[in-house]
This record gives sequence, structure tokens and C-alpha cells, in this order.
Amino acid sequence: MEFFERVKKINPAILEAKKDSFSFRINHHRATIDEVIELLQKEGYTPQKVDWAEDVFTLPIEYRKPLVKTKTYTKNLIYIQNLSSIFAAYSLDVLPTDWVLDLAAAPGGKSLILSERAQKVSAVEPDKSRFFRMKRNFKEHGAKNIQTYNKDGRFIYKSCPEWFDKVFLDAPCSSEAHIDGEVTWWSMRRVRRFSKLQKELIISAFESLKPGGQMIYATCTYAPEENEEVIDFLLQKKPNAKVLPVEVPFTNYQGGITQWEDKHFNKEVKKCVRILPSGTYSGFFLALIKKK
Ligand SMILES: C[S@@+](CC[C@H](N)C(=O)[O-])C[C@H]1O[C@@H](n2cnc3c(N)ncnc32)[C@H](O)[C@@H]1O
Repeated sequence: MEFFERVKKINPAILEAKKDSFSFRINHHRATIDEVIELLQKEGYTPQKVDWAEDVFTLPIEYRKPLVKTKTYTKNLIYIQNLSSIFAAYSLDVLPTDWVLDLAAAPGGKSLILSERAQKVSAVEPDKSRFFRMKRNFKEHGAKNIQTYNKDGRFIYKSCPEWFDKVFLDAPCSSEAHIDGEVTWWSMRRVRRFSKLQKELIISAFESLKPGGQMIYATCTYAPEENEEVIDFLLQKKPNAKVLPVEVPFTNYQGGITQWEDKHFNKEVKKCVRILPSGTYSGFFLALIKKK
């Protein structure tokens, strides 16, 4: 099958990965780290802290079902989220005075992280039902500094040019990292359709960013057409865009690739990070971009 052949070419280890644990982070809008850990210990859990963040923990996968029945979870004191997603959001250096745009935001997991660090967050989501689910999510988790917009991210830059200190674009993608076993919905046509949308979104994200600001482009897919090719497109269109290196505190990742089939990308894309699935980490791609 074409999908597996393509992924093997990027890195054969991707197809051998096994998920053995899951992760969650503390919801700082509702509780402190100590309060949550004490409560969880009383409820019979001993979560392991990850070594790159004070407020991110893992548990073996079999604890996921019982954990969602605990008070800690039902009172929204924690947020279950994949380590790769958390790492991507933590890679944006958000300051307490920052106004952050989350351009493709539902269900809102990354906006919640950004809202704990920024002065305010503007979260954009065009899909009506996902938009209302996201609003509920923000309310339940006590985030009061997020404004929500039921809009198409491709056009946001027109009403908000150079408004935001930081931008996060967790782009809609072909979600190859979530293909588990049988491939039913993958096609090259779908990959190309997302690539086109992502190119429009990354331009909108970049245009919305203040000069001197930084943004993250991320996907949960492996396809170079949706990753390196999108970054290469931005570099071609916007000479004031620069890819910055990301410090990665774990080993299951590789830099961006500069050649795919007959395409050659700008060498700068080597600074992008493709997280390889392993243990608690799902497959993910991220690029940190600065606007000069
Ligand atoms: C990968 S998900 C975002 C996940 C989210 N950042 C989180 O951490 O919870 C991508 C989102 O982009 C939305 N989307 C699709 N087309 C879009 C567009 N044109 N503009 C903005 N968002 C779009 C999808 O509906 C989906 O909710």
C-alpha cells in the first residue's frame, strides 16, 4: 500500500512504534501541581513526571479508562493530551504580556496551554459543532482569557494584519499519525487537498504575526507535502520568514527532509522537527518560524 511505502521512506521505525502509556498535564486554571498529585495519590495513582516539564505526567495505557472516572479528571484538574502536542505548544515561548492567535483551534487543547501563559488568546475554528465543543471545553477548564471566533482561518489576516505577538497553527491535516493498522481513509488526493489548504493557512498565520514575532506550524501527519513543502512554500513567498531551531529534549525525532520524490526544499527545513512515534509520543511535525 502506497501509504506504508511512503512512511517507510521517511523512517521505517515509524511503522514499528508501540504506544505503552498516555500523558496529561495539570490544568493551572483550576489547581496546582501539588494539589493534583496529592489527590491522584489518594485515588491510587502514581504518575511519572516527564523530564522536560514540571507539570506533565505519564501513566501506563491501562490506567486511562479508570483515570477518566476519578474526581481529578471529572473536575477538570488535568487535561489528557499527547506528549508531542504538549511539547509543540511548550516550544512557543509565550510571555505573560503576549496576545496569541490559535488559528485552527478546536477542540482547544493547545489554546488551553497558551492561555495559561499569555495575557490573552484568540481561538479560531470554522467548523460549527467543533467550535461550540471548544467553547464548552474552555469554560469547563476555567480559561477566561480566550476569545473565540467561528471563522475560516485563511482570511483572518485581512481583519487582523500584524496583530499578534505569537501565532500557533496546528493545521488541519491528513492525520497519518493516527492511522493504526488498517488504512481506510488515506489517499494521495486527500494529502494534496490538505497541502493546498495548509499553504493558505500558513500565509494567513504569518501575515497576522507582528514583525519580530514567532509562530509554530504543526501537524499530526508524516507527509512531506503537508510539512516541509508548506514551510518551503512560506520561505519562497515571504523572504522575511526564518526557520528557528527547536531544542528537543528527547531522542525520538529527526530533522526535516530536504528532498522528497522529485522535489527539493530550502535547506532551512532541516531545522523542522518530525517527532517519531514511540512510547507516549505520537507522530508529529513542528516548525518554529520567526518574522524578521
Ligand atoms: C489539528 S486540529 C486542531 C487541534 C487543536 N489545536 C487542539 O490542540 O485541540 C485542526 C482544526 O482545524 C480546523 N480547520 C479546518 N479548516 C480550517 C480553516 N480553513 N481555518 C481554520 N481552521 C480550520 C479543523 O476543523 C480542526 O478543528
